[in-house]
Amino acid sequence: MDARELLEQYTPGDFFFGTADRTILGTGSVHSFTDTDAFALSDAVPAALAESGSSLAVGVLPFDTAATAGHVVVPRVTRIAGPVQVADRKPVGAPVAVRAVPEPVRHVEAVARAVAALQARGMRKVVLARALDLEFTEDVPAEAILNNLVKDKAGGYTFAASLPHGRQLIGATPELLLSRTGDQVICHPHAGSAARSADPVTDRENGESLARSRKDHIEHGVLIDALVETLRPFCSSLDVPREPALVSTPTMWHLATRVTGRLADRDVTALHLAAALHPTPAICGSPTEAARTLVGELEPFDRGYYAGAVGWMDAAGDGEWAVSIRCAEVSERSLRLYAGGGIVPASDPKAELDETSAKFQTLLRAMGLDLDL
Ligand SMILES: C=C(O[C@H]1C=CC=C(C(=O)O)[C@@H]1O)C(=O)O
Repeated sequence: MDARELLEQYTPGDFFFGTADRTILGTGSVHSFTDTDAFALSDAVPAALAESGSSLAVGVLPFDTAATAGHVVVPRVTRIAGPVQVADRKPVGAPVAVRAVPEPVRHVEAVARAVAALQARGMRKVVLARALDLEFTEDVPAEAILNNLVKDKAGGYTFAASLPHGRQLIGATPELLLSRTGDQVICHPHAGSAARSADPVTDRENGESLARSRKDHIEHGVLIDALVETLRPFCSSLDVPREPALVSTPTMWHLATRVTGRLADRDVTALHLAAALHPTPAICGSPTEAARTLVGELEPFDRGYYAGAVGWMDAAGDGEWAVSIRCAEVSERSLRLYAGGGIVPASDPKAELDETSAKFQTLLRAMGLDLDL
């Protein structure tokens, strides 16, 4: 099966997951699980796969797994092909209304309050997000946006997943929460960011200054400490590079560390590991509970499935779960985009606003939009 055909056959309600290795299209559903206990979802999948004879279960975890249900489906038909590429962009109409939630100036204030709270509460990091609501006169063309994310090679993991109540989550994230292949586990946590630039000299400087930035290395270190602490009990060996690498998407530079390990117990599935690792300080903070509380105090919206996880698992327990960032929730004629950034005591509120504006570009480019944020 040609990977491009899978992309062309995607319609809202399907599950699409495109990576450097493979393209997955899941259509229909023979089993569907919705649960606020992510471990229970993981436990339900093997029996459902065995009963249906299907190859994969696919789905999404929300940011707040206790408040919003994770959603895992065994598709009626799952088709898998090699990596997908497309030659042409598809048109996406312009929105009739754009609203920032909160107003940019309020996000700057929230970041300043977050910095003060980190110090007052003895916390190391919190990730604060903001949203953009776009309204259209017709149904949002999810197929076209997905096509354009693939065309742009916008992130390593391009996805579209159906959510409860007929909504879709669409995006392209660079960040792998975890993959499991046999007893090998890979995580690719990202934290520390700078915007790309159309000017090659500025672009290189932006990357180089991120690679040298003390504040960004601290932000990254908090993430690696927490991830390794959670992962270590599951592994007989773990390889953690001492320094992060500078990586990029078409719109962002990041610091990222590729962590690899061997599972001590092969019965631990990919979705179980995803449930254990989520939420990492790439999207929540440290300590986790204090950060989740602070996010609830400072963000004027529910994150839904932004800053959760999206991916698949097979009957052997292998799978791949990406962090659901650089994404939007689509509902009929409206679309909500999200972007967040890690705040540490040394963060500058205005720079954090600019960072979220840069992160919105993944989706905005795919929609052909040049908005003044
Ligand atoms: C939370 C987001 O990005 C995370 C991933 C990479 C770099 C990040 C940062 O530098 O703040 C964030 O931790 C987002 O894109 O909404």
